[in-house]
Amino acid sequence: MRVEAVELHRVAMPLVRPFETSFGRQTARDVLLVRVRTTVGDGWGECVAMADPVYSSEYVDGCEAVIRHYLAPALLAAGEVAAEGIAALFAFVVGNRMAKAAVETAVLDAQTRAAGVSFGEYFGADREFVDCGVSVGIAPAVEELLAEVAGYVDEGYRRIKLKIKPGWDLEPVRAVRELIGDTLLQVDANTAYTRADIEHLGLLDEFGLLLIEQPFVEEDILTHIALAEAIETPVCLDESVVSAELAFDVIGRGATSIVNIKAGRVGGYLEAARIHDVCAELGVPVWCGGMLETGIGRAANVALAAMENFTLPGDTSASNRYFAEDLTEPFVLVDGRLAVPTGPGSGVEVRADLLRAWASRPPLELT
Ligand SMILES: CC(=O)N[C@@H](Cc1ccc2ccccc2c1)C(=O)O
Ligand SMILES: [Mg+2]
Repeated sequence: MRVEAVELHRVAMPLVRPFETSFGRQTARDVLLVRVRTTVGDGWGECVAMADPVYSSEYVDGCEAVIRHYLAPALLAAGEVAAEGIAALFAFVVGNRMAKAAVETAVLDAQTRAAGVSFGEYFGADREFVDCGVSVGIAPAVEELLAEVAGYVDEGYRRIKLKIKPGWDLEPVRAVRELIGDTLLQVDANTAYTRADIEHLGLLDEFGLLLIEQPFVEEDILTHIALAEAIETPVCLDESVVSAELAFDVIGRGATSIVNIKAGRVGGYLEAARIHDVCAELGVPVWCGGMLETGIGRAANVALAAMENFTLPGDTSASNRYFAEDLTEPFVLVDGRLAVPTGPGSGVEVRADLLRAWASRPPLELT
């Protein structure tokens, strides 16, 4: 197929409640969506980058610039393309994986829709429903945290993940563990700790956590190795794992024994599937991370999370965890699970009325 146009859409979506992490407090998503118009039909991809470069070095305005000035021109000039060749086509651009992922996903969506193949079929899903966990932000006080967690447990979430940072860790984790009994529980520090905190983090061992996610900065593999050797709780990496190559490296060096896979962080769903395969080979369980995606990205994540080695509940929460109304039909939690879409491509349709109503500026059409 040939790509005849690339459209960049920006949508402002308020969050149903503030989401606070060690790197800041979010109250809305500034979402960049990519639509490719091809000779076989349209396809959509969602860019997971945040408004500011505080989770990783990418941010939404930067991603839009990279797509506009580098990726879209390369795609439009390429003639015949296939999703499997997009990573190579974009290799001349270093990094910028979230920008690349959004465009590759749009091409994959157009290609699989035209072929009548769902993402789940394309990835080799082995189930029709995926177990869902939920990520809970830092709260003003433990009481508010417990009320939010109780609500998620009532909704049926199969795993609770708490954001932690220095000064907000042992006390909230202890309180939540007491509240939820033996419901699965894990924590995510988003790089907020340092080597000096290793002994302190060892105190989390008493709470029987599934894992501790990315306690140190992305590049500091040695300290993750030191922590893994010092504590019982398994170490899980998120920000550090940006490719299958790196997954292989950090696992081999003992820095992580569980991996959070996010297609946007690693350059797309094809690389995400390769990381799944590397981890399966090495006997390392994986789970699907989240970047507060709309239903467009959520649909693709749920299909990815249905691959065999995704054996832990992911952050593929229901649409209403983040949005009062979603850009697609909402993903609704049933018995702690989300259904894997079965339609061609991502299996979801973008609601054109809301796309127009929530647009923060007119779409940019590149031809
Ligand atoms: C569900 C979850 O915890 N996600 C990220 C952190 C995160 C937090 C806030 C975000 C706001 C806008 C876009 C992406 C974001 C990602 C994580 O696992 O580390
Ligand atoms: Mg994380």
